[in-house]
Amino acid sequence: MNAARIAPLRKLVLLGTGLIGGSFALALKRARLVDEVVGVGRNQANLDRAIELKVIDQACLDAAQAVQGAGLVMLGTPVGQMGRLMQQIAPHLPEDCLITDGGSTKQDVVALYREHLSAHLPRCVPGHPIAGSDLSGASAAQYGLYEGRRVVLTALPENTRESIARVRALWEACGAVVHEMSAEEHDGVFACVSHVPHLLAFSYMNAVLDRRNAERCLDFAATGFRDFTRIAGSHPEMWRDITLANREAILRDLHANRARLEELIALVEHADADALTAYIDRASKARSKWGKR
Ligand SMILES: NC(=O)C1=CN([C@@H]2O[C@H](COP(=O)(O)OP(=O)(O)OC[C@H]3O[C@@H](n4cnc5c(N)ncnc54)[C@H](O)[C@@H]3O)[C@@H](O)[C@H]2O)C=CC1
Ligand SMILES: O=C(O)C(=O)Cc1ccc(O)cc1
Repeated sequence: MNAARIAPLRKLVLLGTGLIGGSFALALKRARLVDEVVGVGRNQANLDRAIELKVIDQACLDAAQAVQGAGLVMLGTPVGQMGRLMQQIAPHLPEDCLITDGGSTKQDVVALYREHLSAHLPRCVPGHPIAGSDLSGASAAQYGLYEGRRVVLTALPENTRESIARVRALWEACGAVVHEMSAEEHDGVFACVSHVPHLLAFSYMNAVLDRRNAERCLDFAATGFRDFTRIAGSHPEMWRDITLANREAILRDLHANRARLEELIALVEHADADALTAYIDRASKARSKWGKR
């Protein structure tokens, strides 16, 4: 299915009108694949801004009311909010409505679909766009966010082929490249390349703040520090929820990282130049190679 062949959605409902949902809506509007976008939120000022920026056409504080007549519901809140929203909309969802989400963790969200939307499972297609930033809210939404970026779908065995094809086609119309994997594999991979790096950035930033001369250090910090800690500026609620949702995989990787850090401390303590070179060289070569991909 390509954009030219997908029927436009009569009504897209964003449960959570922020960076991820808002950018999805903007891209679908640009592709002329949606007639009306209704944004649900818990913060009127953010919804007002979303209307002003033409991210949404209508705002609504009541999820149950908003989903009436919807063709697609996109959950774009922190993952810790998704269960209660699913519960609220379940009795009001049109029978043919597709449901998807942009949550950064997938096993927990799959469990929530099963718990709250069991009657709708054929049309609940979990997703995760691998694109975003440390910015949040409707004013961070942008048309091209998903252009050339990956989206992972962790389809359910209950999904109809048509539902998967339709969600895939909508993401492709946003310019994304869609991959499918199991929710379990997804959570292991993203603990490694997203969740733990964010937590290490938070941790390092806190360690800097613990210093008596923190301000002085920050005054002299350069681009290496900027690159390394950019993601420490990310949204606290979102990252708390991701951490709690993917605790097991994250803990495994944090422990592995502690072992690596202890190894590094020992190399520094012993002033072991050859081993230090090998330690740095391995990482440096791998990072350079990855950067060229
Ligand atoms: N920020 C990023 O780079 C990425 C985020 N994600 C995931 O996408 C989801 C959304 O993240 P963002 O768009 O970045 O967050 P955001 O903070 O920009 O937007 C979330 C919106 O949901 C609203 N909200 C929260 N609880 C709500 C509730 N109970 N009812 C209605 N609205 C509610 C918030 O007020 C906010 O406007 C999260 O699950 C996150 O893990 C996925 C990929 C990238
Ligand atoms: O800010 C960045 O560079 C990110 O890594 C954005 C991001 C955050 C969470 C995700 O689940 C996916 C992408």
